[in-house]
Amino acid sequence: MIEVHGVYKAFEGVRVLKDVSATFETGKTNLIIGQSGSGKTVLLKSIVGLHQVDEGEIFYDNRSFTGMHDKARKGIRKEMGMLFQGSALFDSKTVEENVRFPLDVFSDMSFSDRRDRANFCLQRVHLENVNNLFPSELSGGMQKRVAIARAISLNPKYLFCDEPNSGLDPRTSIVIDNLIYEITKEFNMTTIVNTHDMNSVMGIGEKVVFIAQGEKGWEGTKDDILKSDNERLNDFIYASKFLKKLRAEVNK
Ligand SMILES: Nc1ncnc2c1ncn2[C@@H]1O[C@H](COP(=O)(O)OP(=O)(O)OP(=O)(O)O)[C@@H](O)[C@H]1O
Repeated sequence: MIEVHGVYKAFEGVRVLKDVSATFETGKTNLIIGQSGSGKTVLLKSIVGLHQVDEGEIFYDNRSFTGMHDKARKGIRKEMGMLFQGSALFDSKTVEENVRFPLDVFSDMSFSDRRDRANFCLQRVHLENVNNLFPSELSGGMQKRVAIARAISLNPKYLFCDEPNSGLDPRTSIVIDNLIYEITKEFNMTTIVNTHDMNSVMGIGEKVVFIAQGEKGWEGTKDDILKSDNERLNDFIYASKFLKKLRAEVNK
């Protein structure tokens, strides 16, 4: 479980996060949603330690990440897997080398164990016979699956995904969402996904934290969303006609 308590963050005096508190649960896909510029990425980067918060505390399974010295923080970083926007694969490395990369850098496993682990992760994301291809030879959805395989290569307890569906068509987005959901359950990870894709929210939003202008505007599950009378949340969500219709049907 990851807990965020009263987090504030400003850049050059401009406040971006204001008193954000939220809990992200173990074994669940936790989504951070909100309009463009609301502060989702800054929150995610603060949680993983890429931004230092001005005030507040962040706990990883009751361990205060914000209160730790660098060495202890490094220990927690090894428990994190990250899926960046646009996959961020190394173009000059093969698929297998990309997936093996975190193991090459951070583990003391033998070469054959690293290769076996990379193969296990590739099989887990249903990618076979592509080990020797380069990212440019794969479709966007396949690249994303390679990036997921790389993110889980070190067997992380915490998985962070920043806009995992960016650049993917709706059908492929669902495949990626389902994969993230399945591996979260299978490896009992605390997964946090940053998204403004409403299909993801309604598909895998076991826990949803809505950020509005740097503040937590709402928190609940995908099922609560359709019944919520929170004005800011509804303004954000029902910008989509499809969801407006769905809500009318649910509330009939
Ligand atoms: N390093 C930075 N320095 C200064 N301002 C920043 C920095 N990073 C983010 N901001 C500002 O913080 C605000 C929130 O940005 P953030 O990237 O978190 O939004 P977001 O909700 O993730 O948006 P999007 O969905 O478009 O990615 C924006 O006004 C942005 O300009």
